[in-house]
Order: sequence, then structure tokens, then C-alpha cells
Amino acid sequence: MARLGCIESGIKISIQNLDFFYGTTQALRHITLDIEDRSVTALVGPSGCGKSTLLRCLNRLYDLYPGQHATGEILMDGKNILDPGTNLEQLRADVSMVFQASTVLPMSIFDNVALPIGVLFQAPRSDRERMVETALRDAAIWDEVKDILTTPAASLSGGQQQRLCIARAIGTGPAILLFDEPCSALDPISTAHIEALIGELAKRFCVVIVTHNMQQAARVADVTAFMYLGDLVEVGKTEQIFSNPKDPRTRDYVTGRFG
Ligand SMILES: Nc1ncnc2c1ncn2[C@@H]1O[C@H](COP(=O)(O)OP(=O)(O)OP(=O)(O)O)[C@@H](O)[C@H]1O
Repeated sequence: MARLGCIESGIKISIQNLDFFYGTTQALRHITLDIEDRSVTALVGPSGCGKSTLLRCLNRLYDLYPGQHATGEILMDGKNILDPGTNLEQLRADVSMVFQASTVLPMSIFDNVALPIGVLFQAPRSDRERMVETALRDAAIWDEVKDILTTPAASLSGGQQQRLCIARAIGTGPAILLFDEPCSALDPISTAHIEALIGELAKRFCVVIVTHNMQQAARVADVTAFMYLGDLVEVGKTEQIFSNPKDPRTRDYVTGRFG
């Protein structure tokens, strides 16, 4: 499968003047944001500011729901993915998403990762086995599951299930990984594992993460974007956003005065 691009660094996603509507309610206003390849960009801001909505625009997940639409441009390697002719199956293979609660399927550990690989690549079983192993290794869970691959995925711990979801997300060979509050249901040790894994994955993927947890953004993100009431208020290197924010709303948020 053709990846979205193999550039060594630079802008992977260029969002231009993006508006988003739930029916007639506007949830995003004139968002313009460049997202770097091979780095972690965190979307932060108070509840309801539009973080998840923005994330769901990047793989057009909203298209599954009637009445939701976006205008503007989201360029990925120069192509506007909001164009009506975009192949959504391919887009969602190229732009994988990991959700808040682990979404393991009621099947074995192996099949959880093999299923989307099989749908996308009609590969022979031996190739699929190799691809599943690679994805499980890349998600730092292979050693824990290699002897129990036929066991139901639901028997894994919460943190293991989330790493299995990450394996499933990377198994299809995406270029971009989206994480929507991936640690909100996890204990501190599992959270640390996922954060370390995100750091590793950012060496190869463009990673965008939504988080409520400011410490998490500070730990994992290279770039942080602060949103408020559907607007993108400020974006910058994470260190700058936390130590020297330019907008008073960003300052109030990162210092815990609201949110
Ligand atoms: N399905 C929907 N229908 C109508 N409005 C929605 C829908 N989903 C979200 N919204 C509204 O869009 C706005 C942005 O919501 P969104 O979930 O993107 O915010 P968020 O910053 O991710 O919030 P949270 O941190 O609480 O998850 C909010 O005002 C929300 O009420």
C-alpha cells in the first residue's frame, strides 16, 4: 500500500481555514494549523473546545454520522482529504485512530490485529502472521502475548488492551496516528508504558494526541496547540506553551486557572 508520504521531516498535515458543523452548530472556527511529521502534537483545551472534533476531521470519521460536515482544507502531502472524491477506506488506513476506552474486538489477540490487515491486504496467512507479529512488536506487547495469541483479547489488562489497539492501528501501515485521550482509563504504570510507546512511535509516524492531562502533554508532545470554544488560540513548542504562553487564555489554562 502506498503510504501518504515518506518525507524525513517537515509538514505532514496542513489544515487551512477549517470550519466544522454538527448540523447548524459550529464546533470549529477557521482552524489553520500545520502538523509536523515524526513528532507528537498535542491538542489541549477545556471540555467542549473542539479537540476531539478536530481529531475526527483528520480521518473524516465524522462522515459516518449524518448532518456533520467540514469546510476548508486538510492537506496531507498536498492532497485535500476533504475533497468528495477521497477514498475513505484508504484514508482511514493511512490515518489510524486509537480511542479513549480500549476497543478490543470480541475475538482472539491475534485476530484483533489480523482483521484489518486481512481486509486491506488480502495477504496469504504467512504474510499476515508476519505483519501481526511486527505490529505487536512495534506496540511493545509482543513479549507479553506471543504465547497466548489465540486467547480472547478481553482477558488482557486495560493497559495491554490499549497497546493491542495500538498494534491494530499500526498494523495497516498508516503514516499518521491519532490518539483520543488514550490513557484516561489507565493506571499510572500503564499510562507510562503508553506514553513511552507514543514517544517511540513518533520516530516513524506523525502523531496527534488529544489530552486533558497537562502533565501528559508536557511529557509527550513536541508541539502543543491550545483550543478554546472552537478556536485555535495558540500553537507552539510545548516548552514555550507551558513556560511562556503568549495568549492570556493559554496562560490561564496551563496554570490551572480554569478548565
Ligand atoms: N454529536 C454532536 N452533536 C452536536 N454537538 C456536538 C456533538 N459532539 C460534540 N458536539 C459539540 O461540539 C463541541 C466540541 O466538542 P468536542 O467533543 O470536540 O470537544 P472536546 O474539546 O473534545 O471536549 P472533551 O474534552 O469534553 O472531550 C462541543 O460544544 C460539543 O457539545
